Amino acid sequence: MHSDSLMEYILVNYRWVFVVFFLLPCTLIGKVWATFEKSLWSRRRHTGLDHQKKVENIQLEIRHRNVYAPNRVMCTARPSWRSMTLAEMTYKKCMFNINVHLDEMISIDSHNRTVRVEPSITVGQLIPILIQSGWTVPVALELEDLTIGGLVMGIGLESSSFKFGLFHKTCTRYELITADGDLITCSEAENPDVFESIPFSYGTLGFLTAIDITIIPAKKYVRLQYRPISSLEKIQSCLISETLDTENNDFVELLMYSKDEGVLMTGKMTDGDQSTKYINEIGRFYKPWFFKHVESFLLSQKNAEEYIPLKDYYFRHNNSLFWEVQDIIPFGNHPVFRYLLGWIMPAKVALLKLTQTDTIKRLYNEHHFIDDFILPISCLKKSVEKFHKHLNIYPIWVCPTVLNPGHGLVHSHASVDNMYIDIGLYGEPNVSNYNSDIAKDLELFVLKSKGFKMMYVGTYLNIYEFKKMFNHCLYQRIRMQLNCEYNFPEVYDKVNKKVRR
Ligand SMILES: Cc1cc2nc3c(=O)[nH]c(=O)nc-3n(C[C@H](O)[C@H](O)[C@H](O)COP(=O)(O)OP(=O)(O)OC[C@H]3O[C@@H](n4cnc5c(N)ncnc54)[C@H](O)[C@@H]3O)c2cc1C
Ligand SMILES: NC(=O)C1=CN([C@@H]2O[C@H](COP(=O)(O)OP(=O)(O)OC[C@H]3O[C@@H](n4cnc5c(N)ncnc54)[C@H](OP(=O)(O)O)[C@@H]3O)[C@@H](O)[C@H]2O)C=CC1
Ligand SMILES: CC(C)=CCC[C@@H](C)[C@H]1CC[C@H]2C3=C(CC[C@]12C)[C@@]1(C)CC[C@H](O)C[C@@H]1CC3
Repeated sequence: MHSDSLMEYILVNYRWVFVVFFLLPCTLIGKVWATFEKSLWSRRRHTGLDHQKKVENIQLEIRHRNVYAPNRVMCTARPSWRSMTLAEMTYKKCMFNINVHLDEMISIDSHNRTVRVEPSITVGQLIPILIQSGWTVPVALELEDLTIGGLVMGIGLESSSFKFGLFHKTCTRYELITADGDLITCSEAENPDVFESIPFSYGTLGFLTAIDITIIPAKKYVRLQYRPISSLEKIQSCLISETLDTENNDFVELLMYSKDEGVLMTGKMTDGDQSTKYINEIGRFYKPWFFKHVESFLLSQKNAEEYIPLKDYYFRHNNSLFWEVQDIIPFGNHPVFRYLLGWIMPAKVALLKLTQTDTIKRLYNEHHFIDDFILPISCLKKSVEKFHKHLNIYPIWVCPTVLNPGHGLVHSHASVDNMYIDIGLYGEPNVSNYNSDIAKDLELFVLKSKGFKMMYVGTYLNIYEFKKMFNHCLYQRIRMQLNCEYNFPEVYDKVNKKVRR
């Protein structure tokens, strides 16, 4: 066998060898470096002065581009392999890349209950700092490497979204550098139309440099109740009633393990009391993967309740990257592996992405499905049936989220707030005829059901279908107002499958 193809054969069939013996040690070195860097620079934090300097540098870079390369539209210089998606953003190669890597927390304002952060700070950096100070964010994402800027410019949701909505609904102010290099701020009171247009604009209105996020008091635990249910009708009705009970629930999440079986989880933030019974620190390295733990309640058909430390609950899907790691390290949930190497898991997503070969990428494209669809909650049953027929992937992640009416790109189709569900499908389709036509067909099904698609993986929709799914009226007006036309691409130019592969 040719040495190149031998290498590829090894990388594809024994990828775990490379991941366990090379990527995990690299991840560890990265973590040690990050801790060292944090302590080295800690004295410079929270001054606000550095931030101003960094913003001025970005303004200089944009003005330089405006003089020397006005014909090339702009995007961030964040390399494609760092971004939390399987896709490669090929559009970056022909656009003018502006370095906006600002990744610090600027300040916490306990009086007004907001935290001001720079856009490249990750959820994994921010949440532990907040919890240490007694605070948290209302919508705390489950994958540590997601950035705040990416979540605003794309969209983010979590099991508390049925109460608080998409991540950007908890943001109160954005600081943005426009195409002309001017610094503007916007909020509900100041430039409200720009404020409404920014979420989901994928960096096509300007560069974010700071975001204010609402904070709420953190509690020690989440009291999590697990309820296995074995009928799709019943699952749908229970899910709807739990999302209406905002008094008793802070978190609602559903994992489906087959077409008719799922475990509904409802949680409440609490400090616990004397009666606090079973504390399960699921974030400890030797603990089983969360989706396996949840499945055990389905297998035993027993309702259960546990107290989970807040941070462990937030990052419950991080260790197994939902259920994606099982495909890369099939024995990753075995107790021997967990006790020996669980403490450095998971391998950094960016490293997995950076080191995947073309063959791995092609095989993922041809044999793997990763996507999220946001549909009205009443469509749960028909959607699960549709996805079962065309993909047959389990588990399925179901996360309710409220969408508000409005004029931004993503909003509810009703004139009052409306409950939707995010359906996340990650894995290898178990049908004989899987191909990209099926993916396109599913997107059209979502469009017809008055739903939305998350765009981090890209879309097969054409521009007309895309504009039907996302209301572009206000967005186009703001693009004119901020002089974006020849300076930034449109959202579709960044998310269609030709440039996001
Ligand atoms: C994602 C995942 C991570 C792994 N990493 C990859 C990977 O990145 N790329 C890869 O090709 N194989 C990967 N493998 C190895 C792959 O699972 C095995 O080669 C496969 O299970 C063997 O199945 P098969 O011989 O029945 O081939 P078939 O099921 O007939 O599959 C046909 C082709 O698809 C590939 N394939 C099967 N499962 C996956 C998958 N989950 N993701 C991507 N391709 C798949 C197979 O290697 C094979 O070449 C990984 C295992 C999983 C399951
Ligand atoms: N639970 C959840 O909700 C999950 C969400 N996701 C998705 O992942 C993505 C976030 O991933 P992440 O890796 O953090 O972000 P990405 O690097 O993927 O960035 C997402 C978009 O935001 C733009 N962007 C980022 N920072 C700025 C900035 N400072 N100014 C202007 N534009 C900016 C990028 O622009 P450019 O193209 O110019 O680089 C890009 O188009 C979101 O799209 C989200 O939907 C993924 C997993 C889970
Ligand atoms: C909760 C929501 C809305 C989405 C979750 C999406 C995640 C399951 C994916 C986001 C980035 C993905 C990547 C991979 C697996 C699935 C995600 C974590 C890989 C690690 C798969 C293996 C490849 O070689 C690299 C991928 C990088 C991105």
